[in-house]
Amino acid sequence: MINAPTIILVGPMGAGKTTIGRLLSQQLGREFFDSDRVIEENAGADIPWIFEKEGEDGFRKRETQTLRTMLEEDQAPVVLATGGGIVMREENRELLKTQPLVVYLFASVNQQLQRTSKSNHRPLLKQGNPKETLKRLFAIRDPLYRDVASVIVETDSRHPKSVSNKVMEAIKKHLQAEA
Ligand SMILES: Nc1ncnc2c1ncn2[C@@H]1O[C@H](COP(=O)(O)OP(=O)(O)O)[C@@H](O)[C@H]1O
Ligand SMILES: O=C(O)C1=C[C@@H](OP(=O)(O)O)[C@@H](O)[C@H](O)C1
Ligand SMILES: [Mg+2]
Repeated sequence: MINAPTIILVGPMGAGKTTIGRLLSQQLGREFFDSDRVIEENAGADIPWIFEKEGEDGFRKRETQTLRTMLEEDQAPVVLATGGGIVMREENRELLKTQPLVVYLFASVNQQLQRTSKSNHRPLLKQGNPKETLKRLFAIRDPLYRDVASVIVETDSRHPKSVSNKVMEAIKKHLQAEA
């Protein structure tokens, strides 16, 4: 068992933030939050509806509010999975940089594509060619994920449990190095 602060997962769509976040929370016996689900609960609507009625900008405003609220709450350490676009706003990056443990779940574009191919809950993948969209977003966002992350874990071709174990190992190593 590790005595880690709140673990925040960042990375592209399909990296496994939601899936691995839930596994990590179970392994660590702590609460799991997914910012997308919190946004949907607060809005009383799903993400596609928010994108349609409020535009991506409306969604991003909600995303920043949710991140700020989650990080300002004085609570026991949790596991927080963010949405793939959390790093797009500088305000969010500055908030994430105040956090001691941000984990970048890396996935190649092909792996992202494979894992999101059955999804109809990601509006950005409904516009144009999904692979081209993921490639374009990756080029913009990979440096931003690296800018805010203190730990990077590769997820390609690994089962969720294996990724979760790799994340735990990487966190332990990071905390030892920081001690
Ligand atoms: N390591 C993995 N191996 C195989 N499938 C995965 C893995 N991680 C996630 N998935 C699957 O890929 C899809 C997207 O995962 P999700 O956790 O929603 O990613 P994110 O929250 O980063 O967009 C889900 O169907 C999930 O079950
Ligand atoms: O990459 C993005 O901009 C988005 C990723 C999604 O979350 P996941 O990364 O969990 O799919 C969700 O926040 C929204 O559809 C926008
Ligand atoms: Mg997710």
